[in-house]
Amino acid sequence: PGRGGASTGHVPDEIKLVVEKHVEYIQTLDTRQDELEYWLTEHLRLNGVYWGLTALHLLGHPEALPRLATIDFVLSSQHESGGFGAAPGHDAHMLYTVSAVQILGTVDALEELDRRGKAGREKVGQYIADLQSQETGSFAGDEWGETDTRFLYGALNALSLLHMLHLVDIPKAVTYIQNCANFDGGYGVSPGAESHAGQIFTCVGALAIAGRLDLVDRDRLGGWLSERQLPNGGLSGRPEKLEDVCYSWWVASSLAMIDRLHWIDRDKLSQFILQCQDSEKGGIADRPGDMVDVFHTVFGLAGLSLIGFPGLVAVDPI
Ligand SMILES: COc1ccc(S(=O)(=O)N2Cc3cc(C#N)ccc3N(Cc3cncn3C)C[C@H]2Cc2ccccc2)cc1
Ligand SMILES: [Zn+2]
Repeated sequence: PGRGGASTGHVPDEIKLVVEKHVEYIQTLDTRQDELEYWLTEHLRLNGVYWGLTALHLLGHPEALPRLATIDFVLSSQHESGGFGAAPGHDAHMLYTVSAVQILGTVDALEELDRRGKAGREKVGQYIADLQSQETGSFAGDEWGETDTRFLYGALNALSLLHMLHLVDIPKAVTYIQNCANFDGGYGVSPGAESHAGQIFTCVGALAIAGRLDLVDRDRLGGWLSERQLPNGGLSGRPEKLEDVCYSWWVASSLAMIDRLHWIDRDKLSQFILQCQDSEKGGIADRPGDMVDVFHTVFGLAGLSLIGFPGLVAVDPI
């Protein structure tokens, strides 16, 4: 597709990715203990560390976070059960256990669990496996039993990083995902729920890890996902919803997993994401002009990396 203004030949001046500013933004996140926001987000601290660390790796600056302090923080959030809480003293939950495994895997420190964790790798795998429901095949977030395909995907992601997928019933999990499939080719949070890009990512990612992408109707799902792109180049999560940078990842990675990424306009998507970055202080927001945060920064960068934006480290769509 043309780069706009074809008639006058005027190419809008390209917005640059301010790599160094994004690195600084991530590095200062942990130092803002004087701000109320820092404490209000303690309940997702371990997720935040994963998002920040991944953003730095995508930017080609893995050394920008102190490796040993990061490992120590992760280990300090572990319980004897093998599970991890969002921060020291918080209850263990699937979401933070997955982030802990992803962080330790990213910095090649999974064996630290066996050396000085409150529980070794085997016990972490068992904590995750014990959250699978025997009758439905889906996964709960913790002992209180709430299920969500986010937990199913996270379980398969973390267990594959631990090489422990044999601990769970994969066929039963696949059957659960199939029960969440809708006639539009998408997937919802539970059987009968409407298709949503975030849930589609979790279901397609889980099927990919299970080696069962043959169950996906690629053209029908690819059609639904490509319709998420709006005139401004951004992607939305559902029909009639507004564009949001984090959907750059949920939609684009799902398209990449089913080999339909070329069904969206990647130039327009990258321009949209660049319009959402704060070029003074660094960071990326959900929409142009909004407050930046670490979540939209990592998923904006991951989306750019996926569509081949120059200068970013490659990312695995799964
Ligand atoms: C600022 O209010 C919030 C609201 C919710 C949450 S959350 O439940 O922890 N979570 C993660 C999240 C983190 C940040 C950051 N930093 C910002 C938002 C955001 N959302 C909310 C959001 C993003 N796009 C639009 N919306 C409304 C997703 C949500 C759920 C989610 C978690 C993990 C993976 C995927 C999705 C955190 C902050
Ligand atoms: Zn968002």
